[in-house]
Formats: sequence, structure tokens, C-alpha cells
Amino acid sequence: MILRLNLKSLISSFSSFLPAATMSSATGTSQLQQQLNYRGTARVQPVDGSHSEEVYEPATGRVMGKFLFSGEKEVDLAVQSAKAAFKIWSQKSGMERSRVLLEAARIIRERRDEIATMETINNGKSIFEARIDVDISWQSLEYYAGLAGAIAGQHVQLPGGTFAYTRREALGVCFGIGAWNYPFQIACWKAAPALACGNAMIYKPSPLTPISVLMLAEIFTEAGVPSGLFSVVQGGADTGRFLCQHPGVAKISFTGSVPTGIKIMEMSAKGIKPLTLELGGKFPLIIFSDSVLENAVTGALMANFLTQGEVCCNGTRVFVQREILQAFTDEVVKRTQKIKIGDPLLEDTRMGALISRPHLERVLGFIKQAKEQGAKVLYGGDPYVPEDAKLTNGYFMRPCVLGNCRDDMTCVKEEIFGPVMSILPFDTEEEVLERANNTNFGLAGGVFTRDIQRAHRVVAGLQAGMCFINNYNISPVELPFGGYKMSGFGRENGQAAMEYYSQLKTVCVEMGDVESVF
Ligand SMILES: NC(=O)C1=CN([C@@H]2O[C@H](COP(=O)(O)OP(=O)(O)OC[C@H]3O[C@@H](n4cnc5c(N)ncnc54)[C@H](O)[C@@H]3O)[C@@H](O)[C@H]2O)C=CC1
Ligand SMILES: C[N+](C)(C)CCCC(=O)O
Repeated sequence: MILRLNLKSLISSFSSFLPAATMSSATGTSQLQQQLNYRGTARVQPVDGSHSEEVYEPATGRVMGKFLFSGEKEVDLAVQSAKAAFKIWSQKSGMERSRVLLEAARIIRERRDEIATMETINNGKSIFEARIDVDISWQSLEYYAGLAGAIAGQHVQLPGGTFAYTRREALGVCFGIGAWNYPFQIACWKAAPALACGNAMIYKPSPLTPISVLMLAEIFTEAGVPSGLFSVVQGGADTGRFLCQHPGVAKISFTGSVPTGIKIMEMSAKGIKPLTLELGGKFPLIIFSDSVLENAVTGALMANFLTQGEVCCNGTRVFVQREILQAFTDEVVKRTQKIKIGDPLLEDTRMGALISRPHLERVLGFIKQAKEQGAKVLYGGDPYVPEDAKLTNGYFMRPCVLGNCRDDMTCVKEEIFGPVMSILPFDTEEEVLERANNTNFGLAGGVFTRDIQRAHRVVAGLQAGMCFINNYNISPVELPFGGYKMSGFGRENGQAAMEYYSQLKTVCVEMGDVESVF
């Protein structure tokens, strides 16, 4: 039975993929049988490749299938077809592009549950969260559809009737490199502004989560983009390198780890290619004693436990003013204990499985080290084995709250990328700001307080691109999102992203004779 995820047959596809009537209890049944590259208007088997790798279902540890890592010839074919599509797409008006993006957003909305189900099966996050991710995804397409028609230049009057105008032009073929934590959403955050500006995009998802982006490719085709405008090339570091170094690629946008970001920046430097880097880190959430305690506790859970803690902007260093340390900690532990872990396709599950066995072990290793360095596990931090027999080999753990933490501990300095919250006491505003900024990372930060002046003063002092006051980790697509310091540069979302997917041309128009200096 062939797995079909293309548009017209999504319902039947899911009846072949998941038992139709029991979609919510279908963990452990999906098999991968379709090709995972997308070129032109169809799924294809890459023409060359280095080797095959397995795709896992994190909740069961089951292998869902295998796929080939694309080689240089496949990469070149994708670039050639993207270049052809770019010629057509970049000539369209913003309003024409807008209509196609709106149609794609509509289809995503219509297929919300199927996409979220796929994301849950391949990533391990709860279906509850996956649906939110899909909503943010179509909102991104809608938002940039709205901006596409507003792309405009300036007119500048010069002496003697001479004048100039500026044109905001597309860059060409953009290469998007995705991480495994938000597979569908990251693809949309990159594709939406890229396509709105008139570019083509080749997308390489993480090899751990290669599946859901194929649905996006098929949706773009159904919505009416030219053949080749959005391609999917599967693979790992080698495939990524071929694309970064390909002379036909005009821009790179990367979401992932700092070490890989450094390698990509080196490659983009060699080709002088514009680059957006959305990297991770270790971010501060500062809770003052005058906070509304319940909101601050909820904020800390939002900052640490979404998607099993595998979130680039998490506020994992939770600084709590000493007067409320005990009350806050007790409440956080109580609420963390209540998080329902288990089959991610069940409606009431709020924490699913981590992405892979090695990643789970790495996260547990951080907790072991934290204990050795003097931290106290106040809750969780151990593997979790659900009662359901089919989940026995899944990559589950209980979310972890660490007390007795110090700034010099590894768990406080390094990105764990798992559900591990470190609580750190502080006394004064000045002290906490200094400690909060004492890191090379700067993607996000948050503050909880009822004192409005202090709230604005503290976020003004935070060295981070995305700051929250009295909330954390919400992601309206209208807001620019990106890092300071080693967490990257460039912005995704918001109007700002349009600048990173376009370039400015100035046209100077002489209305008189040429005055020569010779
Ligand atoms: N900031 C964030 O959102 C993320 C941070 N991470 C962190 O990174 C750790 C490792 O996760 P990985 O998935 O291995 O992250 P990674 O940064 O190595 O991979 C991200 C993407 O880059 C690609 N890639 C890797 N090497 C490349 C190269 N030389 N040229 C071009 N593309 C390349 C990968 O195939 C993947 O699509 C995690 O445990 C976590 O700590 C991981 C994913 C997302
Ligand atoms: C959606 N949000 C804000 C929770 C995370 C998005 C950034 C990322 O980790 O890729």
C-alpha cells in the first residue's frame, strides 16, 4: 500500500496511512512508502545519493521507513528547476503572488488535522501542540500574502528634474535549512516571506523529520505556484553543504545549532551569500517577587516544556527573586507533576516523546551531570515508560525541575534542548540583569513583574532579540523573531523578514545633459 499525502487524496491518504476511524489512536501504525524529495510538481526519487537513513517514530521507537540522502546531481537538478520557476514567479505582481499564498494558507487550514497528525507521528510532540504549530504556519502564509502586495520602492527627487527610484527585488533561489523541532512551521516561516518577495526556495528538512514538509510542497503546487518554485531535497550535512556552496543558490536561511550555524556562515562567506541564522542558546526568564504568581508559574512552564523542551528560544535559566523562591518552586513542581506524558496522538497528552534515543540520553546525561555538580532534582528528570505496551520503546522522560542551581553549572550554561528547567535565586534587579546577560547567547528573554517601569527597564537591558513581558514563547507571526550575539542574525516573521529575502536596487534617472569632469 503506497502512502499518499498529496492534496486531493489527503483523506484517503490517511486512510492508507492511519486507520481512518481511529486516527487519534494510530500511533505505531504508519509506514513510509512514498518518495520524500520534491522537484517540479511531484515527489521524486533522487537521481543520486550517498546513503539511506531510517525515519523513526519517537513515541514507539519504530522505524517507519528509509530514504536516500541526495547527492550533488540531485541538488543541481533542484537548483535548475528552482531557477526556471524563479523567472516566472519573480515577474508576477505582489498581488498575484499574494493570491497563491492565500490559497496555500486556506488549504493548510483545511488540512490542519492531517498535517498535525503527521507532525506528531514523526516528531513526537503532542497533537495539541502540533495543531498550534499548523495554525502558526498558515498564519505566516496569510501574513506574507498581505505584505506581498505592499512591496514598493521610493522616489527621490534630485536637482534639475533628475530623480531616482528604488526597487525592492527578489534575491533568486533561496535555500532553507530546517531543524527537527518544528518541521512544518519552520518551513513556513522561511517559505512564506521568501515566496512573497518573489524568490524560489529549496528546502532541506532535518533528516530526523523529513515527512511533513512534503505536504507543504504539494499544497504550494495545488495553490498554483510555478513548477519548481518550492522543492524539497532530503539529506544531512553533505547535502546541505552541496546546496550552500552551489553557485545557483543566492541566499541561505538556517535554523539549528550554533556549531552548524558557524559552518554555514563560513560557506556563505565564501560565496558572499546573504544569510539568516536562527540559532539556539540558554535564555533568562526573570521572575520578580511582585509577579502574579500563577502567571509566572505558567510562564515558566511555557518557557521550558513546550515540545518536550526542544525549543530554540526557551527560558531555561529561571531567575526567581528570593522572597518568592519557595512559593514559586513549590507551585512549579506541583504543576509540572500534572503534565500528562504519553501517546502524543491522544487529545489530553501534553508532553510526548523526545526526538531520538541519542538525544534523550544526552538530555538525561545533562541531568546526571547537574546532580554531580550540586543541583537538586526537585521533580522528574528520569526516563518515563508509559503503560501502553506499544510505547515501551518510545523516547519519553519526565520533565525536570532543578533547584540549588548556580550560574557556573553546565545545566545553566549549555543548551540542553530538553524539558529541564533550572531555578536560580536572585536578590536585586541590577544583579539579575548582569547575570542574565552573562552568556554568549541572545535569542530571547522574559520578565514577570507588576511594576511597569521595571518591566520596560529590564527588557531594555536584556541582550536578546525577542523579549517577553509577563508571558513567554507565544509566537504571533506579526512579530520579528531572531537573535543577538551568538544566537544568530536576520529576522524571521514580521515585516522585518521581507528585508532578508529581498535586495534594494537604486535607479538614478538623468533628465538633463551629462556634465563631464573630463
Ligand atoms: N536552535 C534550534 O532551534 C535548534 C537547536 N538544535 C540544537 O542542536 C543540537 C543538534 O541537533 P541537530 O539536528 O543535529 O542540529 P544541526 O544544527 O546540526 O542541524 C540542523 C540542520 O542543519 C543541517 N546541517 C547539519 N550540518 C550541516 C552543514 N554542514 N551544512 C548544511 N546543513 C547542515 C541538518 O541536516 C539539519 O537540517 C540539538 O540537540 C540542539 O541542542 C537543534 C535543532 C534546532
Ligand atoms: C514557536 N516557538 C516560539 C515556541 C518556537 C519557535 C522557534 C523554534 O524553536 O524553532
